[in-house]
Amino acid sequence: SFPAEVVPQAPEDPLFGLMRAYKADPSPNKVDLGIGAYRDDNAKPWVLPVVKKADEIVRNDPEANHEYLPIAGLASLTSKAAELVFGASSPALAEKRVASVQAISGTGALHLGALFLAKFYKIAGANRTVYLSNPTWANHHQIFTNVGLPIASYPYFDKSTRGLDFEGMKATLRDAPDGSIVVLHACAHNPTGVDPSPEQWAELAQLLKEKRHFPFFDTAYQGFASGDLDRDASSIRLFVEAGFELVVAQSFAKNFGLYGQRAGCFHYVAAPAPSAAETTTRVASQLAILQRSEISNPPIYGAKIASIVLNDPALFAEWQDNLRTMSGRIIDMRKQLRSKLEELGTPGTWNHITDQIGMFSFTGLTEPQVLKLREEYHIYMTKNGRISMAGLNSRNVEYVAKAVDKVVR
Ligand SMILES: Cc1ncc(COP(=O)(O)O)c(CN[C@](O)(C(=O)O)[C@@H](O)C(=O)O)c1O
Repeated sequence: SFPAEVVPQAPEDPLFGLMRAYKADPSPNKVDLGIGAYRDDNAKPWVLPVVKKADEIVRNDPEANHEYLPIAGLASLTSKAAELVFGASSPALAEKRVASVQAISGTGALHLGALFLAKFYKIAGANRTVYLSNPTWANHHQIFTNVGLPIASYPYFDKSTRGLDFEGMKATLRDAPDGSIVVLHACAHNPTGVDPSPEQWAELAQLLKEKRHFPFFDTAYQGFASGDLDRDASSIRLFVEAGFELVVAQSFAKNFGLYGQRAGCFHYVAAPAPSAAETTTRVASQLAILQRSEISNPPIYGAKIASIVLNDPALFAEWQDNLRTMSGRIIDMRKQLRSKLEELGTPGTWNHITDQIGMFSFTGLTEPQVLKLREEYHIYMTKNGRISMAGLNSRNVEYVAKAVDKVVR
């Protein structure tokens, strides 16, 4: 049997541990600001109205069954997912430079991409170190180390301004060995809520081009950040137009509310070249080998729901409306929390709460303050002071502001 020195007790996952602690808390005024999942103004999960409609269509389809999907997944999903992220008129799509594989949501896409790079990123000039933003989504570290890729970090968050440490980020990426892998959050950075401006993205594209770095985009919040699908994909499209070879992990967990259905896609984009389409075909064939051994083929239900919405113009328009509802409510909560803290005269500045974008606010609260909020006020957030803004609503935002005010004083 496995002795403890061989299989030591692993620490509980911070985020899922927090979720468990929240659920176990009997307090009537507990507040969940932990997991990055949308909640409506009644603190309930929200099944998007358009998802309910698609669900009806699936369930009323007399031909519906539970057969295997192809290894690369549901083609009617992956083709539309590629258009969603790259833009229907993307030259990369026209030149057949994109290989798309349906994945087990964003995490599965990140893993498939990491596995592919671990196996094949050995070309001349490749440096196999994966640069992750500091801070980044907690799971990124283990996803890449699990496949044997070394990781490093680039500065990202400036504590004093609570904004982007752009100079620090550029310096580290400039000093990194040429051809390094760089993981970039396409929009709505997790956990900071801080995104580069379009001008800063342009500078980063130029720097990464000069360094011949390999961009690995993680997009888990498209449409969720600004409410505009195209705007939230603009960083990726900028890099594709700049002629990068790159990969994208695309999650439909948040923007479709399909969290537990594990719907997502992995995309590889070849750099423009006469042989690009042929390269893409070879890459797709190797991705299929990896996918087959990892999951054989992806889950069908969530894929069908997302595909029905993406392929029907009327449903697509309704989905955009649902996205505006979610992003709009989060933006409203940002404004309310900030103004209440300012009304209370809570020490410090709070403009970052409305300057930041997407699901999270990186409050700047210290770990002792976070623990005090949990123990004394039953308010749950990750130790790094990240608040999932969708956990706020018109009933608890005052309570949370007052509690933050108490622990900060
Ligand atoms: C940047 C980023 N990338 C990928 C994912 C993967 O998401 P999925 O595999 O479900 O598509 C998340 C989700 N992160 C969380 O929202 C979060 O609270 O950070 C949470 O769902 C999680 O799993 O941690 C994320 O924040």
